[in-house]
Amino acid sequence: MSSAKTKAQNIIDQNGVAVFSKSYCPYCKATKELLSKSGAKFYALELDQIDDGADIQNALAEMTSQRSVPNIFINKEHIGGNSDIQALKKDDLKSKLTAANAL
Ligand SMILES: N[C@@H](CCC(=O)N[C@@H](CS)C(=O)NCC(=O)O)C(=O)O
Repeated sequence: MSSAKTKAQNIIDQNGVAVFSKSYCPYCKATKELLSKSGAKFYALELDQIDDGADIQNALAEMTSQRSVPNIFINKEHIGGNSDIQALKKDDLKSKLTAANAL
């Protein structure tokens, strides 16, 4: 496995909620606001602020067929992007967050 892939996978495995993000991205901001409003603990990695951000984004594209950010995982499950997490019913999001020990 490439080191970027290993790094991405470790972040997914070690965090109940992992958000691969970019600091200037409005969709990422909306996702982080939704999670914060839901009272969830989450780990956000700002790919534009780290040297290997582009490599990690490429690794995520290979792993999930999704290149855009935010790229969201809850309890190691790939949720998708901001539109996907916003589309979850409130109760569904809550049960995923509970199962991930994020609430
Ligand atoms: N439909 C996507 C839109 C996400 C999106 O367009 N993100 C932009 C950044 S704001 C992106 O990933 N652009 C390509 C890039 O940054 O490499 C979602 O809801 O997450």
